Amino acid sequence: MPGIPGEVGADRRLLVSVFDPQEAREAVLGGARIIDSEDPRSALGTIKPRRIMDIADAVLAARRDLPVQLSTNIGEDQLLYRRAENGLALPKSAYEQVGKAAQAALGVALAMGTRVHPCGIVKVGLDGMRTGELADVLGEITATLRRTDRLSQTRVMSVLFAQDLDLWDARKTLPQVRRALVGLREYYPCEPSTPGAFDLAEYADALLDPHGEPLFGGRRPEPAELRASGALPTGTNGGFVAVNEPFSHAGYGLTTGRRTDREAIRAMVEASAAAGADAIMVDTSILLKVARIGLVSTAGSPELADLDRHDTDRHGLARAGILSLEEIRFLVELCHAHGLEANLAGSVQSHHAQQVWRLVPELDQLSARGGVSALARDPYGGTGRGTRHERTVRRALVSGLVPPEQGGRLVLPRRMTEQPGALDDLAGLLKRHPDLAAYSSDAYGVLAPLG
Ligand SMILES: O=C[C@H](O)COP(=O)(O)O
Repeated sequence: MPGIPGEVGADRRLLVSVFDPQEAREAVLGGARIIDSEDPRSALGTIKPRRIMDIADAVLAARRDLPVQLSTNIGEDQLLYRRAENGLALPKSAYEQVGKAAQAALGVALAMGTRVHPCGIVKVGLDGMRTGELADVLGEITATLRRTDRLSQTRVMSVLFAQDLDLWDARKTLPQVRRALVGLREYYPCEPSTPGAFDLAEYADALLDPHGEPLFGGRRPEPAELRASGALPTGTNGGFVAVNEPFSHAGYGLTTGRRTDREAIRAMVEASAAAGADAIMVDTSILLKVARIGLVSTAGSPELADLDRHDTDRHGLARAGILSLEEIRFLVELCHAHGLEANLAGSVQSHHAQQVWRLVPELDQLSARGGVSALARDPYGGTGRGTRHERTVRRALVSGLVPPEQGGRLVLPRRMTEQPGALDDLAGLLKRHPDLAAYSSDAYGVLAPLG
């Protein structure tokens, strides 16, 4: 049921990132209002235009009770480099960077088309740029789209990544984090003496071929084999690597702190608004997603039930977050003061969404993929793997992140409800929000009522 016109909550929207038409249908049927085409191998994974068209067709063919928009992205950073023979690289000219980004924006906007909704959304990843540089890219994109006949209603959303580098440092050496990042090729070759260096051969089981099969079976490969397979660049000596690092806010003038604070939020919002964007999404990079560091922190905000601590992986690593509720309120308020819609992403789970929608009613949009996807099951092919990009979007899980006025409910993974103390914290949450219906989900996204 839509919210009451003129009241807060009248048009709040859940964005769900999908990779194929079946996921798009699941997202629509679950209640998503923005269907985002994206390759889940990274936070803003580049997707082929023809796949965007297939997704648009699937949305067009589905029954939609409320208007549904499309969105897609042009990658998570817009940096272009010229690589020399020795593998080192220099940035290309600012003109070429800006030009390529605007060309890409035109391309994805055309691929979305205007049949589903006249206002498709182009997400522009702006990681690793100073505010002046990111404003140039964003400004060129908004100006280009606005003067393009059929695309002039396209909305532009800047996407910036939040971070907590202390949390990242504490988690990046964990074996499960390294293994997942090796699987995503999020590493670089280095000397054994480099801080955080590890032998890639030890994680070779995570290296898959283009069909998703292990490159080396259960075998430990030699460095020469790693090079021959493309897992290491030619010319590298030895087999040591370190995981990629986030672009630190301090390195790009957003704040001097090691965490996304009010100063960084202000820089992101002001630069996006000055460049003419319509909205800003604050997300997290794939590095932080893999380390179970999400955007919303349930710890330390007295108004939030701290359910993150019960949301552990099979090694016992709990979910952690970056922004407090007060910082989220600040972000939303600042966005509105600058005329921008505010969108929050970054491992957003049902227990975040159902609390934040209620406690920050002015929030415009939430976005998710991990929190609305489950193990894939094929009656012939069996069960898929548990990585972010192999899990698939399920309609029942989508309903767990939909705003309350559109039928959203609380959905907790069953293993989370089995943690000591979790049901007590859940009872506390339901006492604060008695309208909330609670369900548990199994590994495939099948729900059962809780309590
Ligand atoms: O565009 C937003 C991201 O796809 C959100 O993904 P996530 O919920 O897995 O962090």
